[in-house]
Amino acid sequence: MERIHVSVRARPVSPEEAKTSPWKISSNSIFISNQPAFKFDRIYRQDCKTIDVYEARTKEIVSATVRGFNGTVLAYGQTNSGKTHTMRGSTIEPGIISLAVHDLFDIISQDTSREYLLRMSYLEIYNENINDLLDPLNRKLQIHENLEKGVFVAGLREDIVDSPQQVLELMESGESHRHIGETNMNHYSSRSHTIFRMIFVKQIIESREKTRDEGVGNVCDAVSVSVLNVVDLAGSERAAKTGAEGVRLKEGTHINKSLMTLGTVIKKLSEGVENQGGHIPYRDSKLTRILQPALGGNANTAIICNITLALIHVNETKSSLQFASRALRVTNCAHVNEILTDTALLKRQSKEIKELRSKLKRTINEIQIEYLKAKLGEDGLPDEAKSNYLVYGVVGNAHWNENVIIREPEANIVVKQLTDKVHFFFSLLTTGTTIKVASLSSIRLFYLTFDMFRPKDKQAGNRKVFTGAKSY
Ligand SMILES: Nc1ncnc2c1ncn2[C@@H]1O[C@H](COP(=O)(O)OP(=O)(O)OP(=O)(O)O)[C@@H](O)[C@H]1O
Repeated sequence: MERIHVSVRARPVSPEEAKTSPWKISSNSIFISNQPAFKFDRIYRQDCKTIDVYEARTKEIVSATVRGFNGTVLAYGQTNSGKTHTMRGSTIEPGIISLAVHDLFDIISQDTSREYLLRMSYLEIYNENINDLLDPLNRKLQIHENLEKGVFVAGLREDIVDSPQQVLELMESGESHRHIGETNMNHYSSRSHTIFRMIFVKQIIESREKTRDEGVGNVCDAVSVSVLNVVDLAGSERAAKTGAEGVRLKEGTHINKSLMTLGTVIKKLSEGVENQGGHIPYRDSKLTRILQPALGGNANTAIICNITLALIHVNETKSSLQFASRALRVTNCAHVNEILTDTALLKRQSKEIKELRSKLKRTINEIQIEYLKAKLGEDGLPDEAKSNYLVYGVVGNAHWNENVIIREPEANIVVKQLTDKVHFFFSLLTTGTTIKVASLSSIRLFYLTFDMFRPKDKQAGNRKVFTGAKSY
């Protein structure tokens, strides 16, 4: 049995707000003078970095996921308190997702005794509807439950991924489908809860001989499936403060309802209701239903409670801290997830892995060209893109017709001239590559063409065009 790890992160406030703030922080306690203190596993002041928050507990959860344990990290807090900043990060500071994804791939690249197959999904819960952020046509998905899979979202797209760059690019493209709206409190406020998920299928191949003897086949004798969830909740809010009316008010009502259910579930779990045979209302919201295994179930869970120390938000901060304190009393029971030993199941999993692997072997370019086709339609593609290679990337503020020479694959010269997002796929290229940036302005998409002039094989027919697209 293990407690949910709960930390609190205070976002930066203006010098004025800092002066009038009623809150005091001392080690892992936070309090207002003459009132009881709230104590947590960790409290991060406004000058802390996301990597500090990540390393305190999430890093461990991530590596445990590779070992077969489920993990969930959740950002909770009022609107504008820094949840998205913590989870997704910014151009200057990587968020938890990026740090976790890089760590995951590092860990598995060092483990030669097992084979891993990774998939990712990305969904939002908006007005109690589940939408697939990797496939914007996939909307209003339903939650199902069965013995093999537990609770799952039927029809949710899961893409096979084999590099951090690919994951982050997919996430970035998913972000463009997310519901964002302006409120009085945050110009760029998340109006939905998002769940970013990595799914690991791990083949344990150490004992091949044994499995052969037992007639299971020479593939593996065990498979474990584990899941890492990173959850960015929509902000808790008060209609009067956010100036919500119309659509925003409706969103706010749904957001608050699911957060209230989350609060009730946490409260009941913290009071030990489940152990006394009582009812935990997981089914009262999609959010709690999907997160059920992470809340009092089979998962390592961390909650990062984002707050502001400004006087004007004292009540919201208090209520966030109350939620977080209750979460401290919830225990989970994480165990290695479903090692399958049944022959039929093993064969099925092995077959699935083989199929997925062969799909993965189709070149990245092929997979990505499909992405562009889906986005533009066959006729909308420039000639080069139809027959050649594609990298879907974000061109950002690159200039039309700009030529850039990559002197070294990951050299800063590229990053400086384009955006750091472009950097992700430039690392695929080799020294001496020339890049031309062009714009399909009529459809508000950008693409990149890359002429490959590698010194050692500079010859006719070696010209390859990589294109990327992103709608703005
Ligand atoms: N620790 C931090 N350091 C620097 N800037 C921050 C920090 N936390 C938040 N911010 C900034 O504050 C603003 C609001 O943060 P963010 O969008 O992450 O809040 P949120 O809690 O996700 O809000 P909402 O629930 O409305 O989506 C952003 O401009 C963000 O860059």
